[in-house]
Amino acid sequence: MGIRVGIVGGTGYTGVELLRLLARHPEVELAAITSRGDAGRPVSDMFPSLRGHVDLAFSDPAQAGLERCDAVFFATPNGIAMQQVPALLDAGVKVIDLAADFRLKDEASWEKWYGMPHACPEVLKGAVYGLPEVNREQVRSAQLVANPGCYPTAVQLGFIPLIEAGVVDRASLIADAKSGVSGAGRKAEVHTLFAEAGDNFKAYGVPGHRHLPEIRQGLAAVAGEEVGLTFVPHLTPLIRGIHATLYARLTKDCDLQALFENRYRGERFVDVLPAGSHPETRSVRASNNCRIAVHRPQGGDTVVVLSVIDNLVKGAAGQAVQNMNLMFGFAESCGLELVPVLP
Ligand SMILES: NC(=O)C1=CN([C@@H]2O[C@H](COP(=O)(O)OP(=O)(O)OC[C@H]3O[C@@H](n4cnc5c(N)ncnc54)[C@H](OP(=O)(O)O)[C@@H]3O)[C@@H](O)[C@H]2O)C=CC1
Ligand SMILES: CC(=O)N[C@@H](CCC(=O)OP(=O)(O)O)C(=O)O
Repeated sequence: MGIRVGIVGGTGYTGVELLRLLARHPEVELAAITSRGDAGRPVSDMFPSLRGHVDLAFSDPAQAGLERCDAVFFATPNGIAMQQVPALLDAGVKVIDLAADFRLKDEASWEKWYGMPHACPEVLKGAVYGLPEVNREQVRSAQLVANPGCYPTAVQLGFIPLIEAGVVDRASLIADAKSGVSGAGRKAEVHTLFAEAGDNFKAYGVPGHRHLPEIRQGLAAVAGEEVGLTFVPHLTPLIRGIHATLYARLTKDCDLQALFENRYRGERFVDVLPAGSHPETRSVRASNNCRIAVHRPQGGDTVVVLSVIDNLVKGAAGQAVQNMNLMFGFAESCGLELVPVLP
């Protein structure tokens, strides 16, 4: 018998990815998986990939008995978890929110970027931003973890060694990032239809994407001062994967390869590739890895960092399980020793 785990939003892409990971987790007993529209339907009926692994049916969120769980994951759209989390915290439940409800520390900023008032601003202060490579010790003792966004995970992991070492101009960072369509979720939206997104490539959110304040907040915490960032996301005809190409102006000469290798030595889920490498999204597909390469083209003063993750794993469900492992004192990689899928 492991810890009792509930998932709110089990019919979405991050929900089914959580199920894939937790079904094989030796310390977890799946207790409740919610859906409003499909309550009563066997999970494996909707997701045949889980036949023989998950034998529960979806339950209605109001009747799921979430307050009797040890841990609850919210894999719901932004603005849902904040309505239910205070009651779960009062009941002693540990919560990991895959949405953005608790990521931004500043209530006014959250309201500006997410376009709704925050339902429990008093809870924001106590939430820990769950990027274990930065906040591991705080995550261990947290009752509420805000799981980072997918782009913010790839971008922050790529910039952090440079920012921490103070070797780049922090006022002029550039992140050019591409995501597969599963990043937009499973709900029907025209721009993610096969005939719209297939054989097509486009930028979006250039005037300001809601991940901009999240990345700036995370990098500023590491830098100890505000950072200047231009962030341009793109939609690519991939199913899974984020590729972030990051640019920064070098202000101090240093061995960039050694800097990255030293920063991530011992980090199970961040792999610094040999000098001259070009990481591919398929090298992390279905795994919790972030693979990074650092370049200094032509020996000039521009550093280029390439960072790839699977948006549904290190960018969402895998990182959420990594955080759960830390919160409950399990081995950090428990249930996450996943070999990427090729081709
Ligand atoms: N996709 C990705 O790569 C990433 C997603 N995220 C974040 O994770 C969260 C989930 O994303 P994703 O799985 O893609 O989204 P989906 O749209 O695929 O799934 C959303 C889920 O939430 C449930 N849901 C919707 N409204 C409510 C509600 N009012 N109450 C309870 N449940 C509700 C839906 O189930 P039902 O309608 O059956 O109740 C569904 O299971 C989002 O906040 C997203 O921003 C974070 C990082 C990466
Ligand atoms: C390709 C695509 O549409 N990606 C989503 C971001 C992924 C995500 O879900 O981010 P949050 O967790 O912060 O909501 C977008 O740009 O809105």
